[in-house]
Amino acid sequence: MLFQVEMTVKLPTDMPTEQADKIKATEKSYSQDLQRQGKWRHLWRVAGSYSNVSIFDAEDNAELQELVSNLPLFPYMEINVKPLCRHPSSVREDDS
Ligand SMILES: O=C(O)C[C@H]1C=CC(=O)O1
Repeated sequence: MLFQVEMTVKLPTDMPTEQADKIKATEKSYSQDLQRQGKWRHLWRVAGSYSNVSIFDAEDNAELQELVSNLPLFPYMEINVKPLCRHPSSVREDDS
């Protein structure tokens, strides 16, 4: 199942830079691992913001919840999820 996931990062302004950098590095590694596994299909920066729009490919809602709640930045993000299904006019055969 495909999901559009929009994440907005809101790190506390008083978080020490070293701590923030460490969380971001762990997040990068975790996200790249999921991208290589094909679970995190697309990752786009929303221009002008500390937000991304992503497409996840998860078995079901429970797996999506597990993937997203394990993000190191999860405690510091607002997350919106929209379930997706194939558009009848799509010409892409691999959009399932
Ligand atoms: O930067 C972000 O949008 C938050 C998050 C998503 C991937 C990653 O490395 O960090």
